[in-house]
Amino acid sequence: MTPTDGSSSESGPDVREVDLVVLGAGPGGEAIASGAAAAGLEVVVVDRHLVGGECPYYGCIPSKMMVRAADALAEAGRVPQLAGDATVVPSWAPVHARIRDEATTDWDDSVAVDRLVDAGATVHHGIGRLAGTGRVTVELPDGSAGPTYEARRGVVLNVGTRPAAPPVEGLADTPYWTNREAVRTETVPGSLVVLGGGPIGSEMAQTFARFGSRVTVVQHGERLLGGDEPEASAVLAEVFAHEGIRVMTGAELTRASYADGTFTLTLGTGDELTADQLLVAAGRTPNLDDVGLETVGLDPTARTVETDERMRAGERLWAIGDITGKGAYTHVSMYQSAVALADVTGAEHAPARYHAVPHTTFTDPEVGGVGLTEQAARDAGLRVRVGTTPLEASSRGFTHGPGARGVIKLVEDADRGVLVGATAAGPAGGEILGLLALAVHAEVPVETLRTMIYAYPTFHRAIETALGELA
Ligand SMILES: Cc1cc2nc3c(=O)[nH]c(=O)nc-3n(C[C@H](O)[C@H](O)[C@H](O)COP(=O)(O)OP(=O)(O)OC[C@H]3O[C@@H](n4cnc5c(N)ncnc54)[C@H](O)[C@@H]3O)c2cc1C
Ligand SMILES: NC(=O)c1ccc[n+]([C@@H]2O[C@H](COP(=O)([O-])OP(=O)(O)OC[C@H]3O[C@@H](n4cnc5c(N)ncnc54)[C@H](O)[C@@H]3O)[C@@H](O)[C@H]2O)c1
Repeated sequence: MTPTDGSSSESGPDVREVDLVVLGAGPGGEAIASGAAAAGLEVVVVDRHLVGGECPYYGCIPSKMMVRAADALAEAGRVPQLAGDATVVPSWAPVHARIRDEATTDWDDSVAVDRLVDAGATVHHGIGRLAGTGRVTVELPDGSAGPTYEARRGVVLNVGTRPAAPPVEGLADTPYWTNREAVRTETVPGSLVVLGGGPIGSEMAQTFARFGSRVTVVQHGERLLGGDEPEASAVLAEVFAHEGIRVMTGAELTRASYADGTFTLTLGTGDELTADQLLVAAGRTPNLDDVGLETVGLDPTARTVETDERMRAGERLWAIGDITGKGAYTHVSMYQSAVALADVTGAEHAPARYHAVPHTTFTDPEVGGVGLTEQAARDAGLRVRVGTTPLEASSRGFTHGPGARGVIKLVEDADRGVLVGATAAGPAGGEILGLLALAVHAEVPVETLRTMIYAYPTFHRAIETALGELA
């Protein structure tokens, strides 16, 4: 099928039959669309914004370019302790240029669209909505009705999330940033308040602080990275304090206003903060409220769409990505995409399992985690043993010197003798995590992990020490 912008004709709605409609094209949606088209199916993709979704344009990729630059500055700052003198004058210009030119082609998805078209798919920019089983309507960018599709095999829902706007008085009237504005900025604010100390807030707070911004994190919860192990949060809080980032925990923003280039932010305690910019990173809202879920018997007010182990969410309906609530990560979206593609095309595939979902927050130290935290394992009723060791106490940590803070924590199901969760916080924590993710995924017996030889002096060798601490 050739690309088309389609429209209703005067003789009535333009209804077209195809094999598969991918509604929302995040990373997983893009992948399943090209996979299904390569398998010979007639595929239509509908995306209201940029094909590829949040990750390449506003999420993972631009934010990791920012982190990379900030880490380079931090490493330069460690030279005096390690290797003499280094003078660095931070400049945001190369960061912005890499994001604009290399990562996002100035927030233009033509390359992604062309890739899909070359694979044989039809792509619409527009709002897609379910209109009953296997049926999708398209509203074109100018507000006119596009074609309606009847999908013989069905519909893949991959509509993702948008930044949540917390109900703070006055906030909507201020020019606050979300991740979308933060990755597009051409300048670094002199001072920045970050609302939210989750992965987005933590990565961005440290990045802008390393580029010279005076940063305050206002965090509702009791600690940074509340979904991770408390030991990892503690390490990060120490590093943030050392780098001059103020972290206010248990703090609630109640009022926001903006005048003459300054944000004034009132906290529940009555305390007032002022800053040049406010970045709201307080979670995500699923794009499920305007996608016609009610037409297929699903709840449009739900935060997630329930799926089975084949990613089926209903009759001729699959759901993948953040909306499934199995981990808002690109790798989960891609994993689910492969499972759903196999189901759509009738190929063999192992059913989806989530016992070993890994994640890494790319702060410095990186915080990697897989499977259950100690608390989650206890809440699940497991008999738990944990082993913990500081990374800087390892031989590699000692030789590394500045910037070696970190922790390895292992969570064992003592009855089965396997790891059900693990954390690797430290330099390259996300890379150390690889070994642990394999152990949790493959349920490698702890006794087998103890017989392994761990290269000396690597960071991952600290896993052996943590195994020795399991108690
Ligand atoms: C700042 C930031 C950093 C991140 N860093 C990482 C990271 O390092 N590693 C990682 O694994 N994950 C990271 N993530 C998360 C990652 O971006 C998401 O998990 C990933 O994009 C997968 O999301 P998704 O496929 O569910 O949908 P999304 O990427 O949100 O894509 C959904 C698509 O659906 C479209 N859409 C929505 N509604 C409609 C509709 N009605 N009709 C048509 N189209 C519609 C949207 O325009 C969008 O293109 C980060 C996220 C953010 C915000
Ligand atoms: N490296 C990565 O893999 C990566 C990076 C960024 C984002 N992500 C994904 O994107 C998701 C969204 O990230 P996020 O950081 O926005 O969400 P989050 O839900 O993980 O964290 C939001 C934080 O904001 C706090 N918060 C919420 N409302 C608040 C308020 N009114 N005042 C103060 N604090 C408030 C919460 O306590 C929480 O700690 C993550 O869960 C993750 O799955 C992944």
